[in-house]
Amino acid sequence: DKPSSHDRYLIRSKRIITPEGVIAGSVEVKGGIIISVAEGGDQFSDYSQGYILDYGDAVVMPGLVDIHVHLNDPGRTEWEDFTTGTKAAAAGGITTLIDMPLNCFPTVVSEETFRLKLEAARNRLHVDVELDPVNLVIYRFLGGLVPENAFNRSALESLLDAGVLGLKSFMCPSGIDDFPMTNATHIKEGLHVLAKYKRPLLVHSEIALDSEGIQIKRPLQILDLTQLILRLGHLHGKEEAAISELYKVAQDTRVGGRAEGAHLHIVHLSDAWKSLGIIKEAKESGASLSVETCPHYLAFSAEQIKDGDTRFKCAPPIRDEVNRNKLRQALMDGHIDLLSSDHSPSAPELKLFDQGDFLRAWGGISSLQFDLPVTWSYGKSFGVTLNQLATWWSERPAKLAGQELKGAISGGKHADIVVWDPDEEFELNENYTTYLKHPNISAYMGTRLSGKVMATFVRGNLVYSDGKLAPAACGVPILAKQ
Ligand SMILES: NC(=O)N[C@H]1NC(=O)NC1=O
Ligand SMILES: [Zn+2]
Ligand SMILES: [Zn+2]
Repeated sequence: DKPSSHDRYLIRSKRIITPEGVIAGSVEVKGGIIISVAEGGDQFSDYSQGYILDYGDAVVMPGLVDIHVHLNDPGRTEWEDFTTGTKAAAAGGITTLIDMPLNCFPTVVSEETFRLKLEAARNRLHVDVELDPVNLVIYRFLGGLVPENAFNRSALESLLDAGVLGLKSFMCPSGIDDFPMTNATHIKEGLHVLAKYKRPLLVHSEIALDSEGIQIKRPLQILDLTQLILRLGHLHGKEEAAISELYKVAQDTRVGGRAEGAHLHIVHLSDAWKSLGIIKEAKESGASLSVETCPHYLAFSAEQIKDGDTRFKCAPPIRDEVNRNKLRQALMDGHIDLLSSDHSPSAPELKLFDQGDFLRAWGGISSLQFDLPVTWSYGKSFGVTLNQLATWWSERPAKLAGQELKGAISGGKHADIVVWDPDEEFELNENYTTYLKHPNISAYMGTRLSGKVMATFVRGNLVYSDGKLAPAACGVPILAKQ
């Protein structure tokens, strides 16, 4: 009796976020698809084709498409796994998540290792795809571009043929032994293969610089470790150097270029100084390029981080307040295309809370379930609108991932919808129901947020409502179309 993909129903609200703007009206869903979006309500006054769900003045928005999530399954399920990650996503209004090829073991760098990933997903989700499961969240996957496969076209092709929707690579050590870093030449080759598939390459754009390397070692005696990391946070060179290199390889993606059809996406930009200018220039040069940032770079500044609070350790680092404000402005000015979480949890022990050791602690921010309230809570202070949320969190990531049926509330799209109350405030404390495996490692714990998710629909199925998940917590692994 819960709305499901078999049903026909109306979702009504005074605030429906559509590509054309905010409307008061109704969204009609049938067979998991949005069949119409209508302003006003008169035409439905005697709706007899189905039932009506009236959400009053709650916001009805496309579900979030989080294109940058590390679920660590298989192999490091004690960090996070498909079940906990999926539940957290559903409770957070995220209807599609794209799982990164690393932090799981083995990493997804070949067709064989991708098969292991899919098998883990199927096992842990207990989904029989033939049986029309209740879809909690739709998974998609990226494969890894590493030195070992970069010059092996047939290996990359078999990975892409197996259905990964794009590739991911690192320009610096990834922190994971079986996911080595790539240089510009590897990236060039990867883009060349991706061109045929018209799929993107997502790049962690930082290069280890000697001068900064020296600074990591030298001031240890003088400075407290946290202070040191915060200092490093002021240095923008690592991102800038990587993005300068990407500027050059991105030229291949221009019309008529060697990798025309491929797309380069810079993940988690933190530097709001020169890197932004280089990205802008690359776009103007005709390169097929986009960039994301993450809520933690918009929310936090290095000055606010308490000594030894390694929940905030991430790469690139959280920088100073001036940088944070410039980054916010760049997002508002349209120089950053979209948002993602880079949800990268670990086992709590690896955060080394007792030592507060910023140099050795695992780098990664845990945030998945809080994507929406966090972006809204901090974003509204600098003028973010509901339509911008839908653009950055749904429309553009869906497009980047090649998901043309997702990312908007409009006729013909999948009924992937989040209903939420932007005005409801809550304390994110131990009494708050979190589905993440280790909520205590999240940098957002202990904050007061606004924006409460009331209901999440995935392809017409109500998977989360009123603080409760649908009983069958599962998802569907979906592969890139051939
Ligand atoms: N391996 C991994 O997840 N690294 C992530 N963590 C982080 O803070 N930045 C990253 O790229
Ligand atoms: Zn990264
Ligand atoms: Zn990441």
